[in-house]
Amino acid sequence: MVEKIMLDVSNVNFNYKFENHNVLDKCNLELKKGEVGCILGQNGVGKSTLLKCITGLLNYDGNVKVANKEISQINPKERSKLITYSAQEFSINFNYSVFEILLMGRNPYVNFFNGPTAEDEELVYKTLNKLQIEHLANKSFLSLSGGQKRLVMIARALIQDSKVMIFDEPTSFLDFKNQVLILDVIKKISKEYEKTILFSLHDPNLTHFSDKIFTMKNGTIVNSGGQDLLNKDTFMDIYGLSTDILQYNNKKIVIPNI
Ligand SMILES: Nc1ncnc2c1ncn2[C@@H]1O[C@H](COP(=O)(O)OP(=O)(O)OP(=O)(O)O)[C@@H](O)[C@H]1O
Repeated sequence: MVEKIMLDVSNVNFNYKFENHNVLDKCNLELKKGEVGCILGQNGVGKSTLLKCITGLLNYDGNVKVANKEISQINPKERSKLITYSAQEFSINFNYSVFEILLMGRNPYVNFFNGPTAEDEELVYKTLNKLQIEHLANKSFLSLSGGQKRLVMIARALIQDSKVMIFDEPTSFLDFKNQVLILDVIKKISKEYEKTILFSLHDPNLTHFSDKIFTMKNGTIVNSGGQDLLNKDTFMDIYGLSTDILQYNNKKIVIPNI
């Protein structure tokens, strides 16, 4: 059986207005249905910019296809069924409860005249349970800590239930246990529901929650692969950092050598 490419990014270039250099320079990557990918790269290399282009939030040059459809050509409602984006920052200023914010994740599916269904509400409760944040349901979103807000926004992306899910640094603000919990949920969801998921990451020791690693340098993807990419050359190349690589139970552990 030929495995289906769900996310196909080819030759994507982008620069911000008034910047005189390309922030993104011929970026290419692809992920199959049910595959999880992560992007590693220095601060400022262009990870967030690439994720925003992939989601259609920035006007890129090149091609981004989700399920064979060019993302810039699809209307916003249809696009949100195909792709979800969970940003690094949250711009919610109204005093909604966590439950209300999560239910809004069902907006792309809601019939204007009938509103959310009992199944939509059920999905919200199930997701709260999966992420172990049921106790936050009735709290005001604005009263939450940075890490709790992160968990809620990830829950919302899962509730939106699109084919491709994009998370910009899903582990930022989270404590050690919640970093692992989130990545474990992301991986299980991708396998259980055949979702394609791409996220940016700073800790190479959390890359084993992904099937594919992409490394980024000078605004472009320079390499892709599995755990084999976790080697001394990779970290010297993308960070200029000397490392030691240990093997533990089939997993590679990266240790900075300073
Ligand atoms: N709105 C903007 N206007 C102009 N330049 C920007 C804007 N946003 C980002 N940049 C620049 O684009 C480059 C890439 O930024 P980006 O946020 O994509 O990097 P990143 O790899 O996600 O970084 P980090 O790991 O620190 O989050 C940086 O040089 C940054 O200063």
